[in-house]
Amino acid sequence: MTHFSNFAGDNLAQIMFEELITFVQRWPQIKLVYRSQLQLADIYFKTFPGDIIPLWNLPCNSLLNSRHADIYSGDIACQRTPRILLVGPQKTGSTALLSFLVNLPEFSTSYKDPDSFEEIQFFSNSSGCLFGIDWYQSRFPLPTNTILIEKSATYFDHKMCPQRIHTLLPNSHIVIILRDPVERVYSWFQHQRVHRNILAQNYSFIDILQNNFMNKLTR
Ligand SMILES: Nc1ncnc2c1ncn2[C@@H]1O[C@H](COP(=O)(O)OS(=O)(=O)O)[C@@H](OP(=O)(O)O)[C@H]1O
Repeated sequence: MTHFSNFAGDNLAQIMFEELITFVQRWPQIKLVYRSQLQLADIYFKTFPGDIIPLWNLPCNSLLNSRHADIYSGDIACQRTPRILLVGPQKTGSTALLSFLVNLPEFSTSYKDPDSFEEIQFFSNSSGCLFGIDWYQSRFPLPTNTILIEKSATYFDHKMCPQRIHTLLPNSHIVIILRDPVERVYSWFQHQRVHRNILAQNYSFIDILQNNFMNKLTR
């Protein structure tokens, strides 16, 4: 409760604490102990390990209360987020589609990420999520009249992506490209060879298929 931002001065935290103190006063056998913030965090995340990776949201996403947007930091524009997500899957021509689109004046995309080649992969990378929303937004140019696109082909099959994307970018458009699965899987095999995957280097494509190694080529 205490780490929730008290959006729009709604007194919720204050009421909560008053009720809590009243409750404790009525039960004197309850032993009160002091724990520092770090100790509390430790207890909390041991109890709720699923909360370690934050689920990012933007106050401006709230349609219920426009005051949330009004009190949000002016340093970060809510519009500095993509409206279109090219989520892959990998080896379907997503790089080509992105380059076609950003050649048009209506679109722009994220800055190149030196750590992950050309993709941000924010939603499919738990440590990426820990960088935070400020980091994610800083990967995009400041809002202009262009429509922002992010392409991360790893979003397609990551189990947390739908929830993470829906929470942060509920109004975004998701683009999925389909390709003949056999051609795609061969392209993926070649991709893994280039990236020096040991199986892909030591076995032929046919061997990989016959020995059911394909799932070992995926990350
Ligand atoms: N216009 C168009 N139409 C159809 N296919 C195309 C097109 N442009 C690129 N490609 C082929 O797409 C493959 C690369 O896909 P991705 O860019 O999505 O790869 S990645 O996941 O981002 O690494 C890669 O496939 P392979 O050549 O079979 O490996 C590209 O040749």
